[in-house]
Amino acid sequence: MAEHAVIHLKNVDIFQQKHLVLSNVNLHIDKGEFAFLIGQTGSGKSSLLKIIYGDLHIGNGEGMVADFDLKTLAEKDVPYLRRKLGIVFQDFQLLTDRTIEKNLEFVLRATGWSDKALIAERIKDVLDKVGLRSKIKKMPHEISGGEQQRVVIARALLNDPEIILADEPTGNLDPDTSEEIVILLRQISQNGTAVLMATHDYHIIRTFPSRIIKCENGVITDNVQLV
Ligand SMILES: Nc1ncnc2c1ncn2[C@@H]1O[C@H](COP(=O)(O)OP(=O)(O)OP(=O)(O)O)[C@@H](O)[C@H]1O
Repeated sequence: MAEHAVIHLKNVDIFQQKHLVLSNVNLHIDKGEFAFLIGQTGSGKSSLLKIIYGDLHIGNGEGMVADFDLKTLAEKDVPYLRRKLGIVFQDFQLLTDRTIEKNLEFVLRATGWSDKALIAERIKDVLDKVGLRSKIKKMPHEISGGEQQRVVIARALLNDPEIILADEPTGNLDPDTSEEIVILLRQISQNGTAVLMATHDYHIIRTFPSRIIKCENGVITDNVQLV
């Protein structure tokens, strides 16, 4: 694997059960890169993300993600791989029964943090990164959808990941708020965390010209140009 690669898949076949979803996937993403992942419903975007976060096993081929070898990854190592990944998925929302601060503290404690002062400091750091320090004591329902998504991004940053995987992070947001979220994700990538963002939003893709990876007809195509 090249020195700065955080995702490196070589000749990987991706299956869901016995169904071959994507074949011969070659994908190389470097530290701090930002890329869009596009493709129609059912084309394999989620399956590709699942391979990267260790939810699907690779059969054929080779895969390295944040220095973890996917081929030999044991079930017990999956949580350690996940700590290197920040996951921003629609079905992974904030806990509604506690404040922003307690949501973030919950994740830190679940991933081994115990020092109160360090926890407090880390929570302030990540909220600063997404511009929401002033909302620390709010409940999720007391902030807007865009702010909630920023908190989800802050949560993804807690363990200083090498990669953010974002699946439709702007799916429920209005166009202006969507742009703000993508601007934030691009800033994060410029600070050294690679970002792979699955989206159907062509307005966003056109507004923020970036590398585009497309799933189509059972294969991925890299560096796609929109016409
Ligand atoms: N758990 C599963 N078992 C069997 N087949 C599955 C499973 N999950 C997905 N598939 C199939 O794998 C293919 C790729 O699905 P995938 O969810 O990766 O697509 P996608 O591009 O992420 O779609 P969407 O944009 O709707 O999220 C589809 O044909 C789907 O039906």
